[in-house]
Amino acid sequence: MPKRIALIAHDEKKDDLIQFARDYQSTLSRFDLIATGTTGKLINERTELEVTRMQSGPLGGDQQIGAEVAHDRLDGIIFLRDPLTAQPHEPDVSALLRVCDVHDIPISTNLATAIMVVTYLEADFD
Ligand SMILES: O=C(CO)COP(=O)(O)O
Repeated sequence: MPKRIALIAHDEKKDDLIQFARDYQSTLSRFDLIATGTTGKLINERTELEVTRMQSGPLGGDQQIGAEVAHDRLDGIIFLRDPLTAQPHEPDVSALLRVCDVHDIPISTNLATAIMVVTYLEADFD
């Protein structure tokens, strides 16, 4: 069964995430992918990858992904956060980071660790 990863990016980081998804397309294609709404739409449109879309982040998408973590249905999250812009749903963002810590699920919040997480999860295939 493929591992499952969530992809999320705040608006200022969406271009970076799309570029990452293109650069690591062959790796990411080995995973089952989910994403928040707008991020998922862009990945579906601009890469060869297929992701299952949740709600947009501000409308509850981060919480939906947090629920996947709580149900032990996610192996990792790439979440390129914008550290320079206040988000209306900041409590949801913090809750997602927290639930990942509770369940010991790797979550990367910048490109450097995004590469580490997907490389690690890929290497861990049995
Ligand atoms: O806001 C987000 C994460 O907190 C991302 O949501 P979208 O992918 O819908 O823009």
